[in-house]
Amino acid sequence: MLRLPRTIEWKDGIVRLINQKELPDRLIYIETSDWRRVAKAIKDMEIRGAPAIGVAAGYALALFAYHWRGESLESFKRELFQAAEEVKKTRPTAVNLFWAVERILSKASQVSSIDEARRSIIEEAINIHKEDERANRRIGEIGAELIEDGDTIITVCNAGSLATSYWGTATAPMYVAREQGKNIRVIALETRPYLQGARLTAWELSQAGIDVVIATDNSIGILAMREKISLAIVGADRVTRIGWVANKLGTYPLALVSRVHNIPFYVAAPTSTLDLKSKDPTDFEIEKRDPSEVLYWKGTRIAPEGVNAIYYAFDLTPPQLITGIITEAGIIYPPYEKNIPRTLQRV
Ligand SMILES: CSC[C@H]1O[C@H](OP(=O)(O)O)[C@H](O)[C@@H]1O
Repeated sequence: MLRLPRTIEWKDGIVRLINQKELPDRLIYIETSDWRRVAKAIKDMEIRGAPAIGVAAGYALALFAYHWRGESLESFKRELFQAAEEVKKTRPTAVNLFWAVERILSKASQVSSIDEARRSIIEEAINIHKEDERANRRIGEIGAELIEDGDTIITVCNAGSLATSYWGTATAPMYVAREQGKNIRVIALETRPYLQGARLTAWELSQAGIDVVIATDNSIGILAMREKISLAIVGADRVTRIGWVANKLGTYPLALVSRVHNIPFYVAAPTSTLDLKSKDPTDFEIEKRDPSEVLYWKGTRIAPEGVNAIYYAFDLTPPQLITGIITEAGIIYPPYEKNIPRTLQRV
């Protein structure tokens, strides 16, 4: 039975989320009634991971609605729209954030009173949260069928429970395989500079009693040669309708090495991460973050003074390197342009 802390929770106008920048040293929470504080947590990566970002965005607007004190529905809707614009500016690549905001705004456009708006927005934010957890569990059950007892699985970044409402996407098949009694070993690439793999994936898998080892991002070549890796499972921040995958730095090199060494390379993502409005990787923004996040670690500069850094926070993997996309609706295999169901088109 998986017993991990909940990434984010809503209770009576308060949002409580794990501050992931403090893991693995400390499990501490941010509790707030202020929607702007949740937006800041997304921007500063105190909460991160495409599905978790979508849930947090929904709850940010639910906090706005819960605590708004005004008279006119018109001003409520105008100020809600302004808050939504601020939430959308926090990070550009995870499509879940934009889809969650649009779902909330769509609900708000259908109401005729402030009380109805408040109720409907909070209910929709909770629905987004519950749907994500259900989807991840299904991804786990479907993905676990790809895993055999004794397998070694490699993953990059944290597409774990911490990146979602619960279970994770890439980690969900690992947790379900473990539930089924399969003994697995997971190689978690550390994922510089934020270290989602070394700090977060290693933490949650070890908490769950799964054998996990950390490896440096630049060791994937020798790992593929020497470690008998059974399969690779990674997450995604956005999947276009022809199967281009935006995910954390290191995903593309891992896909290339996996192809050369005949290691099946799966992307695990809920259908809420499929962005059918985008076709090519030029159709959306790849986040570039502050170079100081590369140049410093916990306040210590690791590069010479005067030397700058380039920091793309994601990379892009072409569809031809992807064995299959594990979703809650089943595994989608290439050719993705034909096999990604149009019925999954998001608002
Ligand atoms: C389950 S998707 C998680 C996805 O999000 C991560 O990015 P970040 O930590 O910058 O939010 C990474 O791309 C993961 O694969």
